[in-house]
Amino acid sequence: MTKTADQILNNPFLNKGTAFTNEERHALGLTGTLPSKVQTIEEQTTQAYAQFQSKATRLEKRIFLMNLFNENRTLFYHLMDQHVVEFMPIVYDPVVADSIEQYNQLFLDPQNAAFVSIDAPEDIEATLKNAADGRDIRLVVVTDAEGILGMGDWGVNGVDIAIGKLMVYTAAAGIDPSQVLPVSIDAGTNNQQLLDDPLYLGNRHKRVYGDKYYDMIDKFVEAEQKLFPESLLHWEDFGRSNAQVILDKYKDKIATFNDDIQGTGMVVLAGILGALNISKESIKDQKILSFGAGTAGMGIANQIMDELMQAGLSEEEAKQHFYAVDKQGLLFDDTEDLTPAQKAFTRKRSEFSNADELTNLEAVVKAVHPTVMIGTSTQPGTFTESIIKEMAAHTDRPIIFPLSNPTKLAEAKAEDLIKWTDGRALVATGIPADDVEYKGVTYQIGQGNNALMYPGLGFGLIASTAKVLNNETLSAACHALGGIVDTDKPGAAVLPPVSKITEFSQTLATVVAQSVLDQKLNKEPIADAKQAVADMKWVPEY
Ligand SMILES: NC(=O)c1ccc[n+]([C@@H]2O[C@H](COP(=O)([O-])OP(=O)(O)OC[C@H]3O[C@@H](n4cnc5c(N)ncnc54)[C@H](O)[C@@H]3O)[C@@H](O)[C@H]2O)c1
Ligand SMILES: O=C(O)C[C@H](O)C(=O)O
Ligand SMILES: [Mn+2]
Repeated sequence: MTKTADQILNNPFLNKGTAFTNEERHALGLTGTLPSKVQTIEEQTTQAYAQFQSKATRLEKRIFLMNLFNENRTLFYHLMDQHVVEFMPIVYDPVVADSIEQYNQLFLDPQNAAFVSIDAPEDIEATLKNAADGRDIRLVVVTDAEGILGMGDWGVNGVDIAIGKLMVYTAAAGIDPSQVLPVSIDAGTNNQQLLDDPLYLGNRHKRVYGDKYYDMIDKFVEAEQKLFPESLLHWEDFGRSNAQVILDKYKDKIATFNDDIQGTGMVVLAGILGALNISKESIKDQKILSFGAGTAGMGIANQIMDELMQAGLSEEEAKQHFYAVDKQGLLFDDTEDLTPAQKAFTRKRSEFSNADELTNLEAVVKAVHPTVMIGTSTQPGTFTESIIKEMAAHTDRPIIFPLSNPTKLAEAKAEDLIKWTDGRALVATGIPADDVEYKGVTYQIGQGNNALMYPGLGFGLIASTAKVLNNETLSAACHALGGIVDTDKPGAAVLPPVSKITEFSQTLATVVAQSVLDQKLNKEPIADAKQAVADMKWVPEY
């Protein structure tokens, strides 16, 4: 069916704005609908960047970019390609957090997302179909927004994280933006501020749990697989009680992963491997303390556990390397209210003379002397000077990753960690951190954010038409970034810089695709992993 001028100019997947050539204007019925000058994409990009720079605040910059995204995807990604380090924190974490908190007030456009409602399960298939609008969807990012970053329940507002994650996929790995679908699952919200807000745009009732919720998830997965059989399904920011349950239910049946569990596990293991490259230590000699033993904390522990077992340790031996600390303090086998994931990482009270006192981080650090400390607790400032100094007194190169997002929730600032340890700490943070100058050395801080991993992981799975994602592929991906970091330079980061994200996402995607092919887990015949990844890469040009 031929589209009208209006339908073309208002479709972000088709629109080129002033860059439509005269031939295209004639052929498409656009004659006279645009000013006469035909611009190049470079001219448009320069003009758009100048406008971006004129915006005073980061939120205004974001709104400008989102408008451009809604108007013209190719131009948006052409621009982002040139400014990826500058744009990442604006379209993604941390500024995405502000847009989620203010979603109702700022609402402009549904941004081609699908809005699934628990109150209308019979509409799920139509919802996905309408939002996809005939596009060949290969990647779905879905959130129910119960655990948005560390900010808790944000109901339908959370759709912005699905959109933000997909923007990073295209910018980093090159997935065609017309082949992606962000999905909001609106299961209600327990956020009273939203329920009381007359502007709230989601279902105005408490969050639904249990059978009704899982039935709806089942219907969603069924419709998603039926409509988009070649797609990868990425789960984001589900609550602690559902995330692992959902992953376990589908992970052996379809191409799927949970970013907070697996993507985070990957980036942390890659960061630890990078840190150990610098300190020339072995992973087998590390004592790992997870502070915040939730979705991310336990995903990280499982990924490191897998690594230790590959290094030759038995499951029992590997477990001895972990100390999980949550609200209750150090988790013991008799601690109440353990989650299923936590149960695998508990300790015995008999191991400690003062077990009953190990109810806070400081006491645990004193008793355990960890060499690696990972924060996924959502509790800001909890890696205090005295805790860090205590840790650093017992290890030469403490590995410290305060990963809670957004900025206001981080367990510590990179700069403080470097100072408190006199430059010895090997640090990665959840959001981008500036270099730290300390005693004549420039310390680069790795961004321990799953955004370094999930675009390459997902792209490799899609390009190789993977049936499922298993531990072998995850492990191969964790090792793929080794060698990219210059570990001999004083102050070197433990992870590669975001400025190289497009480069290493390709490397990662190729390693992932190769692993899929090696295990014969591909749905379609594929001769060469590298070629399949290169062929799939979309380039933002008209
Ligand atoms: N950098 C990254 O790539 C990345 C990835 C995933 C999650 N995160 C961050 O990690 C944090 C947790 O995310 P999640 O998905 O695991 O959430 P979650 O709710 O599943 O886990 C948080 C855990 O912290 C625990 N906790 C709360 N208060 C605590 C306290 N005072 N002391 C100790 N533990 C406490 C909770 O009981 C829970 O088990 C968030 O801030 C999120 O942004 C970062
Ligand atoms: O979204 C991010 O920045 C990382 C992670 O998925 C999180 O939930 O914090
Ligand atoms: Mn997340």
